[in-house]
Amino acid sequence: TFDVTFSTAGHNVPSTLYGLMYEDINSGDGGLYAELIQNRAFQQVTPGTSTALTAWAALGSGKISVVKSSSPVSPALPNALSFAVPSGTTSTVGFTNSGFFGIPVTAGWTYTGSFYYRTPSPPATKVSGSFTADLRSTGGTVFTSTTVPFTTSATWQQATFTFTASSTQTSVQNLFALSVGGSTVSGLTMEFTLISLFPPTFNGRTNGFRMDLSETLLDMKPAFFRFPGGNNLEGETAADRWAWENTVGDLVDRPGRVGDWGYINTDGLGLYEYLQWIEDMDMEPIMAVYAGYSLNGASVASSDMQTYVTEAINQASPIEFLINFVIGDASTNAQAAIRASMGHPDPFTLNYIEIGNEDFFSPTTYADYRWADLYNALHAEFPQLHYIATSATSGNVPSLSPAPTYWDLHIYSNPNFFINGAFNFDILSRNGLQFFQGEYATTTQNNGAALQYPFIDGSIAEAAYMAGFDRNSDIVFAASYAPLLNHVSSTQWTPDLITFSPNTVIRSTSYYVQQLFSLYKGDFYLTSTTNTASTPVQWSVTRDTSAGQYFLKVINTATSANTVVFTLPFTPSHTTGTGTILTAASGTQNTPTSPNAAVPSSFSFTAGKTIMYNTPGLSLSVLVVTD
Ligand SMILES: O=S(=O)(O)O[C@H]1C[C@H](O)[C@@H](O)[C@@H]1CO
Repeated sequence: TFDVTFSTAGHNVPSTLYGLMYEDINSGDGGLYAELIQNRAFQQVTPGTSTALTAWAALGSGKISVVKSSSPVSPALPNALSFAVPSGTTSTVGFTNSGFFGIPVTAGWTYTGSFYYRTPSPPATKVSGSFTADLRSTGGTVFTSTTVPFTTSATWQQATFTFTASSTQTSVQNLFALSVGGSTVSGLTMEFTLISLFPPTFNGRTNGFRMDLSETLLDMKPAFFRFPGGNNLEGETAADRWAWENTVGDLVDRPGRVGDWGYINTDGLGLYEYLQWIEDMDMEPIMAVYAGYSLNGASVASSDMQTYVTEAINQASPIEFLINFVIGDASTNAQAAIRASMGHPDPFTLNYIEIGNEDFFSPTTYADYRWADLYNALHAEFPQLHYIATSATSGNVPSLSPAPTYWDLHIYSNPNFFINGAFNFDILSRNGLQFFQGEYATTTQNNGAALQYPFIDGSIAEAAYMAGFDRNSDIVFAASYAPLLNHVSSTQWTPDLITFSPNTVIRSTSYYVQQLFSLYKGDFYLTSTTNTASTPVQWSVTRDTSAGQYFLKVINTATSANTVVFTLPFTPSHTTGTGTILTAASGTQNTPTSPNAAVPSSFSFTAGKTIMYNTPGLSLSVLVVTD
C-alpha cells in the first residue's frame, strides 16, 4: 500500500503543458491535409519518368505522360499531365488518380474539385465538350459524377466542379476519374495540372484539414502545436529547407519541396493553413524556424547567416519576414499584408519560437554563432516572444550565449527508461530554466524489439514520466509525444500516436494516455508525498480551481495490482467520485485489426477524506473528486 497525503500548497500548472508535436512525417499530404489527389501538380518530379506519374493511370486508349509544359501554368508548377487521344478514337478516354493509397466515399459528402487545363495546339475550329468527373471503385462502379464543360484553348483555364456521394463505401480502393467521349477529343493533346479534389474539411475551411483527424486531435484539448518540424524543418540542404514563403499564397504559386522523410511535400498545407487551423483548434503555435543547420550535417556559414535572419535575398525570405507574416501589422508590413489578403487581417497568436531542431547534432555552430545570430536579431525585433533553444535529452543543457530560458528536450527510449526516469525533472535545480519535452515516446520494448504501434507497457511507462511533468510543471511548460500521425500505407517512423487510413483513425494506447493527462491537467499542482523512481506506482494531484475539482492520477507500471490510500487535506462534499481508467494486459496494442483493444472506461468510487484505490496492473487512472 502506498499512502499519499497532500496539502493545498503547490504551484500553478501552465496552460501550455500538454500539446502536439507535428511535422510532415507519414502524416501531412494524404493525412492531415485534406487533398484527396496524390501528385496533383506533378511537383518536383522528372517528366517522362514513371515516378512522375505516381497515382495516375490512363483510362481507355488515351496516352498520358508528365511533360514540362511549353507554357507552364505558373513558374512554380512547370510540369503538366499530357493527355493525347489518337485520331479516330471513339471510346471513352481519360485518366484516374488512386489518391493517397485510396479515396474515401462517404454518403452525404459534397466533394469540391478543380483542375487547370489547356490545349497546347488548339484546332482551328474550337472544340467544345464535357468531361465527366467521377468517383468510382477500382472495379469501375461509379458512385457519383458530374459533367465539366470545356473548350479548347492554348491558354490555361481552371475548371471547378462538385459532386455528392449518396453511399458510403467501406472499401477505399476507389479512383477519381476524369473522362470524355473519344470522338469529341480524338486527335487532340491536352495538358492538365493542379488536379484537386477535397472532401468537406474541418471548420469548412477552403484548402483545409481532414475532419476525422482534426476531431481526434481536438478530443485531446491540446494547448499547442509545434510545427513544421522536427527534421522536416531542416532540409537535406539549406536550399531544401522548409521555406515559409514557398508555402503561402495561391496553390498555383507553391512549388512544393522534397521533404525530409523520403517523399515530396506539396506545401498545399502551408504556413497560413497551419496557423488558421491552430486557431480553429484553440491551440497556440510553437513555431520552429530554420536555424542554418540541415540534415546533411552542413551549417550555413556565419557570414551568410543574416540572409536567413533579416536580409531578404533573391526571393529567399528571412525569418524576420516569417514572423511578420504571423504577427505583423497588415496596414504597414508587406508580409502581414499577404496574411490579410489570404483572409486573416488580424495577427495570429504567437508566443513561442523554436530556434532550429536538434542542433546538438551540429558540433559547434549552434553555440558558436547560429543561436546568437537568430536570438539577438529576433529578440530585438520581437522582444515579446519566447525563444526556445534546442538541446539533447537531459536537463543538463549546454551553455549558449545569450543564455536561453527555454529549452526543447527529446528522448526516444524503452519502458524502463521512462519508469526509472520518472524523477528526472525533480532533480533539476530551479534556476529559471523552463523545459519543453518536445518529443518523447517509448519506441522499443525493453529488449530492444521495435514497435509498430504503441503498446500498453510503453504507454503506462510514458504516464509515469508524465506524472513527473505534472509534478515539475513549475519548470516544464510544455510536453508532446512524437511522432503524432502515421498513414498505415505510407510509414516512415513507428510507433506513432495515431494511425490512420483514408477512412479510419486508430487511437493508440499512448493517445489515451496523452488525452487523459491533457483533459485532466488542471491549473494547480498540489504537493504530495512522492514516491521514488524505482517503485511501480506514481501519482499526481492537480486541481481545476474554478470547477472545484481535484484530479488524482494514479499510474501502476507493474503487471500486478497495487493499493493507494489518499488522505485529502479536506473532506469533499461530494461523496461519490467518477474515475477514468486505461488498462490492458501486457503487450496490448490498438491496431487496424484491433482498434479498440484498450480504451478508457469510467468507474465511480467513494470519495472522502481518505480514498483507498486498488490500481490494476498496467493502468492509468484519473479519480475526479469534487469538493
Ligand atoms: O532521426 S531522429 O533525429 O531521431 O528524428 C526524430 C527527431 C526529429 O526531431 C524528428 O523529426 C524525428 C522523429 O520524431
